[in-house]
Amino acid sequence: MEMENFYESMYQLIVETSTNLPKDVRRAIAAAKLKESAGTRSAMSLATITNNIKMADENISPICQDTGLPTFKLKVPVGANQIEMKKEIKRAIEQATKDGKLRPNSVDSISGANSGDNLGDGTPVIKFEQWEKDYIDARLILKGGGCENKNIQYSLPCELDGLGKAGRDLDGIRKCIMHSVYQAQGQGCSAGFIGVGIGGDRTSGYELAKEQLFRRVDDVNEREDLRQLEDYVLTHANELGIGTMGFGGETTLLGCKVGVINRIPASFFVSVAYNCWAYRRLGVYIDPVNGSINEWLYQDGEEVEFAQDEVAATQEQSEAPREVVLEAPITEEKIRELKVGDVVRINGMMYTGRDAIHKYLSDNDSPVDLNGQIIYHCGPVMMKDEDGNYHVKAAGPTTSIREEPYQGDIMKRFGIRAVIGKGGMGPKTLQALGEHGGVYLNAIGGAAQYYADCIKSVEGVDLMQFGIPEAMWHLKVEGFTAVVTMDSHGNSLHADVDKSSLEKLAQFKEPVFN
Ligand SMILES: O=C(O)C[C@H](O)C(=O)O
Ligand code: SF4
Repeated sequence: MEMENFYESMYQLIVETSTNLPKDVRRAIAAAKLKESAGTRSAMSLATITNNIKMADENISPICQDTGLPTFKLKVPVGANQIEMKKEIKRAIEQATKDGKLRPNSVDSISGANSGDNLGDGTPVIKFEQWEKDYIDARLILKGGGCENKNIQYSLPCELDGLGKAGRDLDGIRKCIMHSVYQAQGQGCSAGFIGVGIGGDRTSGYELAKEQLFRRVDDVNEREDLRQLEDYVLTHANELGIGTMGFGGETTLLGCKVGVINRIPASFFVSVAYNCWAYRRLGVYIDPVNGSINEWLYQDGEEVEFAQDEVAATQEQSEAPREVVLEAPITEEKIRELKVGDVVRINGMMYTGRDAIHKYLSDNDSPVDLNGQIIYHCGPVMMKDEDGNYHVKAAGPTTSIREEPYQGDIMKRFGIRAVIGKGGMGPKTLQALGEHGGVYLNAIGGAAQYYADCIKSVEGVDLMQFGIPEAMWHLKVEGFTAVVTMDSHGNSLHADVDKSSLEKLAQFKEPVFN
């Protein structure tokens, strides 16, 4: 095979997957948008999401800053040289990372050292299978960490919150899948897609679940019982009221695909792979002689265009939320005025801090004065120009709950007034917000282009030893929009939605499939 062409094909596959959301996914998002009533938080979030999809396409930049653990699946004719193909895939990954199409995401699991080029033990994942056809089928999925963390595996029989006993039958499986959507809340950037694997062992069950994510959103399961199960889950999971980003709303789930394999008598696993709305997976058919792309998968059908001006339009509704402009340093008084549901527009400085920084700040001094400041849970994609200056290529929020053990103490110790992230935080942080005078602001997960556009300059960086995604970036922003979802008065939209969705989940307790 012409390896230079194969390299080029793989490079294109990576860039397209990171920047151009597949059409089948776009159609699902467009349909969801029609269902949300104008002016609600969910409608506003969906408008930000669709604007972001459009911007990523136009800028040829990552839809979401977390470009995941790149996972390639290739089916190749007998005789194809898999060793050479692997080398070219790795070379393409390295180049795409250099070009700011992928975030350097491969870190040493123990030391946290970032390899800088997405290459390392276990990354990327490349799986080959031989087949009898005379062309190569190459697929790639970029599944981010936030939704990956919401994958869940059930071992039947079990006892489930809200649903009670789940037995070793189709109805027990139904309960597990409904529960999997509930437990994800908004943390995996809902509305999501789920792939479900029934059977196998703990490894092959998850493998099967992830395999389902390569099915088309609009396909129909060949097995009648599984088709019914998929339809049931898709309909009823959307009655849980979790909504976009867990803000409450009509659309919680955009797709459900179920596969089954045999198990051994003692084991009965139901494995669920949760994928965020930024469902980045594409595929190509490649000519095994010249290495070029013959056909793109998932991209057939008409263009799905999203209009640009909808965020503004929804905010003109009569029920539009109160809007407050924030600029650091922020006083305690000003923070205490904010209530859950307020929309804030931030101008001026904010500092990024995610996992490594929170751990660091819990036993070290801060490199900058954080009094009255805003912390942004974000690991951006950055590019350095010839003069050594950094530019933001993608910068959406990360899942905040991981910082729950540290957040409250750090806010109090350094005088931080606001944290921005997504998915919400827990009781410890909520209590600290009340005691100290702080707010939690929810940004729209995955809207990495939208937020990158709000960042006007990179004013500095500290703690670069943690690598690009984990460093503390000093960002100057304009019109950065987020919603107050936890305030200093003990209110948490996340706790409310969790509670109401659990009550709704309990309505699905009675047997359906027997
Ligand atoms: O790592 C990130 O930037 C985000 C992550 O995918 C998350 O959803 O928390
Ligand atoms: S931030 Fe959200 S959209 Fe991005 S990878 Fe994580 S879960 Fe997906």
